[in-house]
Amino acid sequence: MAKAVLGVIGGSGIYDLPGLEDVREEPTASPWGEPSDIPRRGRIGATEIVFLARHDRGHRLPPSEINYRANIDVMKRAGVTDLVALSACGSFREELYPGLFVFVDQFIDRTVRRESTFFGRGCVAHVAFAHPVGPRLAERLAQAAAAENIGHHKGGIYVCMEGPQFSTLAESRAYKAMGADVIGMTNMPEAKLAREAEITYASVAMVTDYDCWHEDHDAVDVAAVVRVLRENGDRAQRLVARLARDFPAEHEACPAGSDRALDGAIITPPQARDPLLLAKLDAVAGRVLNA
Ligand SMILES: CSC[C@H]1O[C@H](OP(=O)(O)O)[C@H](O)[C@@H]1O
Ligand SMILES: Nc1ncnc2[nH]cnc12
Repeated sequence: MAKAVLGVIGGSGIYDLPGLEDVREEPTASPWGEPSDIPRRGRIGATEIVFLARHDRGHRLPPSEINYRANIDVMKRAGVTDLVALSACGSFREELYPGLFVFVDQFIDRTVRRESTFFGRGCVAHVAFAHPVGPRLAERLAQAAAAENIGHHKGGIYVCMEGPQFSTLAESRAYKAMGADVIGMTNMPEAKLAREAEITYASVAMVTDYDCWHEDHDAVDVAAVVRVLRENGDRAQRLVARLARDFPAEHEACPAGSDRALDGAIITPPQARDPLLLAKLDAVAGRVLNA
């Protein structure tokens, strides 16, 4: 198995990882364009960590303008095997209160204008995605949260909306009726692309608000969201530090097959593949294309 490298994508309110030691910036070119920020490599204990600020350091990028492909590609080039996504979210359940961390295990993709695959004309691939989160990585997160006394909930459905506007009341009620537990704007296509790149993915959905379905709460207000986010930030940092301290040196095989997702997934036969696309796929699909 490969050496484990932990990737961390920081969402709203999380633009650096204060516990990271020996930090160095690693500008990385990607054939998929500009990543959100320069990846920062460091370590916590013996675990190597690569951190990327999803919205850039000054929160310059709205959810729809994040280059998710470049972000995942640079993580892959950095050797990341396991990726933790830190994300703010609204809640559809009374018991999932602001401040709680939800280790979601399912997604509903409601995004409409994002590039959501590395593959396409000249190299077609269909990866399995029934289980989008690495169960072992999610369990390690839950153990780290328990060890740090961080209120958390295991499992949940995250609906990803396009944004940047928050939901209407009708949409909020519809998502709740659909069975969604939390809502955000960024985990899709991030999780899909991580799967295509054979990186094990887990999301920490940090509840900041009750969206707008809840009769006792007003419409979502970004200032209030940011206040809760600041409080969540310290907990997120402790969570990652504990996860890293207890992380295995070697990547653990993913029971959901995320680290072998491309086995048998590429349908286009070698002679029909487009060399230009293959060149762009050198990092994400290198394991199978160079086999
Ligand atoms: C600042 S509230 C809305 C914003 O926050 C979340 O971002 P992230 O997932 O990167 O933490 C949400 O998805 C929206 O993009
Ligand atoms: N209610 C909400 N809807 C979508 N994204 C969010 N991020 C934080 N709160 C949110």
